[in-house]
Amino acid sequence: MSRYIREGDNPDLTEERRKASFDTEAMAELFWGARNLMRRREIANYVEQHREFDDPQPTAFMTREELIENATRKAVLTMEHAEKAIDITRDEESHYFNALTMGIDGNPFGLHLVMAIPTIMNNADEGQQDEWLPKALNREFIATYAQTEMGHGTNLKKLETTATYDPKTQEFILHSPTITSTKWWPGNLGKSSNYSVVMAQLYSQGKCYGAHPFFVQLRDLRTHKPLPGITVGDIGPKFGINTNDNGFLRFDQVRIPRRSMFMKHAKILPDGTYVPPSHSKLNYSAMVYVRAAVVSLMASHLLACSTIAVRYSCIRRQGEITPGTGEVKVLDYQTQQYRIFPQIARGVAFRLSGNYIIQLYRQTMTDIKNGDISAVPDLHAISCGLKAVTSYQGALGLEQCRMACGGHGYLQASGFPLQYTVAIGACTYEGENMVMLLQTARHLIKMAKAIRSGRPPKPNKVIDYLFKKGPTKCLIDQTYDPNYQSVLEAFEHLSRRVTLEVYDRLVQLQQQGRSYELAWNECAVDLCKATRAHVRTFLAKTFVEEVNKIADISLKSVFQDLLQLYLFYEVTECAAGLLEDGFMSGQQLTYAKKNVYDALAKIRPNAAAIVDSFDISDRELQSVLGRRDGNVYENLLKWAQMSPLNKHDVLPFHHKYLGKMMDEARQKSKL
Ligand SMILES: CC/C=C\C/C=C\C/C=C\C/C=C/C(=O)SCCNC(=O)CCNC(=O)[C@H](O)C(C)(C)COP(=O)(O)OP(=O)(O)OC[C@H]1O[C@@H](n2cnc3c(N)ncnc32)[C@H](O)[C@@H]1OP(=O)(O)O
Ligand SMILES: Cc1cc2nc3c(=O)[nH]c(=O)nc-3n(C[C@H](O)[C@H](O)[C@H](O)COP(=O)(O)OP(=O)(O)OC[C@H]3O[C@@H](n4cnc5c(N)ncnc54)[C@H](O)[C@@H]3O)c2cc1C
Repeated sequence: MSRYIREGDNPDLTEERRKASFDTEAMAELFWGARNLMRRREIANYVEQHREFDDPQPTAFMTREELIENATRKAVLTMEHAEKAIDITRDEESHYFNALTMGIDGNPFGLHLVMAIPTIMNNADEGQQDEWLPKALNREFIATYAQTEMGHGTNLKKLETTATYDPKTQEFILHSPTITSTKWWPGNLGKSSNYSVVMAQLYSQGKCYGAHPFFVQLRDLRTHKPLPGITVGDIGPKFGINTNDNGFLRFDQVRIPRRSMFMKHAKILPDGTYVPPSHSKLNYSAMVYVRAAVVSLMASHLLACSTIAVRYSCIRRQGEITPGTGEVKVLDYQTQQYRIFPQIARGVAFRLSGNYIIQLYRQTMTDIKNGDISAVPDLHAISCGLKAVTSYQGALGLEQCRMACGGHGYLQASGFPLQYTVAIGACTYEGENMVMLLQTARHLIKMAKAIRSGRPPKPNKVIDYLFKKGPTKCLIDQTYDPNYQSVLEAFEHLSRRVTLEVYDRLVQLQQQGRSYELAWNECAVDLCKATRAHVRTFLAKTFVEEVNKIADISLKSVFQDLLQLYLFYEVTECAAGLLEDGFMSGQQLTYAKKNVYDALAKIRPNAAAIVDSFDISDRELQSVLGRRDGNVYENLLKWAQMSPLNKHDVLPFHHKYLGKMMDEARQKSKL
């Protein structure tokens, strides 16, 4: 018996695990890194030994108030146990511990950890950091990030909350002048937080300097009641993430000290003089962080959902492929593989690019601290595009996994509704996806202008290919190409072509008399296509580079199968663009499709072991269908029996309505 194969497991799943061509534990080590994997195991054991982290009942059966109370209880426990369970200086340990103890549907510290603390670290000056950071880390207060208003989320220039400086008292006056200026959406704002980063239009000496961040106390530290002039509450139930008390907030002429303004980049001097920042968007760094983090987050969702779908498809038998030979595991159907395996491949691709972008974020923040802001536009451009593409493809992928599990996939017990409703939030939060695609497109259009004017910018790994002259015809079926150079060149070609074409059209529309902005809007759909093509190229290149680094032959071969699937699946997804200008032929598309089907067949026998190697525990999956032991049916029945509706054989109001109605109908028919 091993970690992966145990007595009492579903025999169909055991059979799958036995036929893997590689060592699952070695694959898990490669995937996570040996040290991280060891720490994951230790942390998971720690949590399993502390039953107080268990939910009293499945969260699907809880009311919203019960959900929030349960999450709050576990959040406090998590903080109490953190120093014993993990090395709190290591982000990956904190994220894993938090995911195990608190799940993914939100917790009172979510925004405190993800946005408020990063804002303090990157936007507070030294004195402010000395005052706020130790208290924030020590949980002496809980803060959130209040930027979006009822009337404006995307267009930050039009935020209405004002912070007017009064030099006489050296205070800012915070005010919400209209209904639409009400802060609306911030996570944990409704009930949990007592402080917030608040974005407000800064006014001094009669002039508006645009949106700036302030650190504001919202509630009394002892009574937790809102402070005078502050109205705050929960915005109500949402599509998902209902464990989070996303909130609203209004200010009625609330005075806060001058030093409440974050002053690392821009400043207000005591007399009201404004000192501008070195780059106007440095105050947006917390948003950039979450956009970068979303890439790995979407990887986690996809890998979790494909784990559920693969395991369930191994134990679910339905129908025969060859008549008379017995019902097959539904994973044997090619259509099932085509639905699920590309999600595994995309999950792996997102994980690899997610690691890259977080490192780029960290490096850029260090550079900014040292006075070098040169990487800020590049980081912004690629993080916006990656966030938009991965959250959208992730959402589609999760839905494929759900549908691949038939009727049971529609149950809350499957775990899909939780994963899906949490994941799709990322298509909207931290910048609506279309808006983010268009931000990346701004960068691409600058590159196109440089190409057309023959003046390439300084070398940059992410966009250099735009300046290269690639092959004029697709070569994907021409040569033995273990590094998939010709597929990458096809993606580069498409990206270069759509970027230059949309640039030329922008120029042409302006020559016809349109303003730049109107021309931009007329080209917006194609601008988004340019970004998608650029992000596809980036994801694919990162995947190829990372697979090339793997030394172990048997593990590398599994990654190569996933890479083959990923690349040729993407070729089929963007085939219209590759065929449009005659770069790729119909025959080459057929070749790409064949490669997809070949890859599905190669992945099939390894699928269960591949998802095992992602090391996602039952506690994280929260899925009866995706249980490690594969014992789905008996546990579905147990799960249903926990439904609060089943506390009574006869519902208390039955006789009041249905019973009475049927009694009366029977009486009438006797008459
Ligand atoms: C571990 C954690 C994992 C996951 C998270 C889990 C849970 C968290 C869940 C939810 C939290 C959600 C939080 C939020 O949603 S907070 C609110 C987020 N709001 C937004 O994202 C608003 C979107 N809008 C914007 O960002 C900007 O307004 C927009 C980019 C659309 C335009 O900006 P603005 O109007 O201010 O500027 P412009 O004048 O148009 O542009 C000038 C120039 O500046 C460039 N720019 C814009 N933003 C940035 C930036 N952040 N960094 C660098 N550069 C930036 C822009 O591209 C222009 O450049 P150029 O083309 O050179 O002129
Ligand atoms: C789950 C969740 C959590 C959130 N958490 C927080 C939080 O903690 N703190 C916080 O401050 N905010 C938070 N938000 C708010 C979130 O950041 C905004 O909702 C988001 O930025 C989108 O802005 P919006 O709602 O104004 O959308 P809108 O801008 O109104 O979007 C509506 C439509 O208009 C389109 N559109 C808008 N502008 C343009 C444009 N320039 N070009 C093309 N199309 C455009 C969009 O693409 C979209 O299709 C959260 C939101 C959600 C859903």
